[in-house]
Amino acid sequence: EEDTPITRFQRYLRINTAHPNPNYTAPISFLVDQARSLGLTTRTIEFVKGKPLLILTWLGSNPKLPSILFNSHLDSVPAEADKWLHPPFSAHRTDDGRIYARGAQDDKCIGVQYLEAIKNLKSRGFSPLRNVHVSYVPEEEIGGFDGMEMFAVSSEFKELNVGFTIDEGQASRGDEYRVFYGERTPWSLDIRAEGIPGHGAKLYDNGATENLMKSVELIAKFRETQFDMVKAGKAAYSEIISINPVYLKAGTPSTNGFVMNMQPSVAEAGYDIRLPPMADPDVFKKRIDEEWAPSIRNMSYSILERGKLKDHLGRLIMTSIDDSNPWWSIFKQAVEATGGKLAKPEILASTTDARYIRTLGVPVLGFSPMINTPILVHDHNEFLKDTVFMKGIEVYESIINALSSFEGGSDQVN
Ligand code: MET
Ligand SMILES: [Zn+2]
Ligand SMILES: [Zn+2]
Repeated sequence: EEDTPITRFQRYLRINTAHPNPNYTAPISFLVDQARSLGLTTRTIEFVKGKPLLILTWLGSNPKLPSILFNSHLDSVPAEADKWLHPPFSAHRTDDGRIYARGAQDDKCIGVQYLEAIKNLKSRGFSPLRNVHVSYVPEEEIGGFDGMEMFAVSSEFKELNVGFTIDEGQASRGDEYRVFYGERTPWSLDIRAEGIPGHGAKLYDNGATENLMKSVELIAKFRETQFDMVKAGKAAYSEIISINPVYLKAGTPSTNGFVMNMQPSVAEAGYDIRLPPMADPDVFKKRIDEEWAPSIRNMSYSILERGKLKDHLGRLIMTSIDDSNPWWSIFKQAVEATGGKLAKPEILASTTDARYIRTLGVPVLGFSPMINTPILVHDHNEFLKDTVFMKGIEVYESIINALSSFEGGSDQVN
């Protein structure tokens, strides 16, 4: 097989890094090989055993200046292979240039594009003023607790002296690149109702499922009011609180098609909640406490938010996108220099590892250069067109060049 940016992308995509058993050693050894051939220094750190992360460094001529970090994650969500046109780890390329693979958009494209851009800059004789770091982290798709969260609070991260970071973004259906200056914080809510068990034929108050269902209905109503605001055009999708049931459990399954004649004493539901930076977490928490899981209805709940190391239930920081942030205008001009246009900056509806870095006070933009591309993150038949992938390399060349050459802004030290 020939060795081109596209075939290197395909090789990276063919490594199965999907949960629940992501292979982390193979992608790291692939990336280390690439990085060494470019003369970058490589460092692997295992904060948690079996969950390594990789940091590549291109030394700048003034390594004292705050550095630029380009991040991507190694892992992917699973794929239902039988629902795909081409196997999800085949990286099959169609005649019209679509490369099908889990991770093609989220986010192995950027992981390879960073390296290809550095390769091209090097071959043109460019050398950076600031240090350029490229990180590849595990576990993003399951919260980043054993990956970026541990990295962000580590002495190793502090030593990198990161002044600005680019992390993943999302595809754009139109011809303007999307860029994200903030994101929603994920809360994982489990509610649990307890009640008296009883004969299936008996009518009584305060059963576990009855208590749970009251909450399920209230939550569904709240979900509807939030969704209505989007449908009415009053808020962007990522500016409202989303709450979706992702888990339900109660009772004993039917036997031989006949339901068990026993009312259960415990019933549970799990919700995926995404809270935008403009929502008040305390008000929302009160709602859960008083309306959705009140102890007077024999209910209890747990909320897992952000991670193991950070304070719970806080508000996420947004990166400023005005003149107070010099990185913003450098980034914007660098994209425009490639003939690209940026759409109005957005809050990301989902969640990335960027939140851990923003929490440190380091500005982060979420950006994946994919225009005229359907948004297929976590979907069947995820693909990226070869031409879009190749154009992305050029865009990163411009971005890396501009950001790493920035002389001012030493007050940006975190
Ligand atoms: C829940 S932490 C983030 C995991 C994943 N990136 C998502 O948005 O769902
Ligand atoms: Zn991602
Ligand atoms: Zn994802």
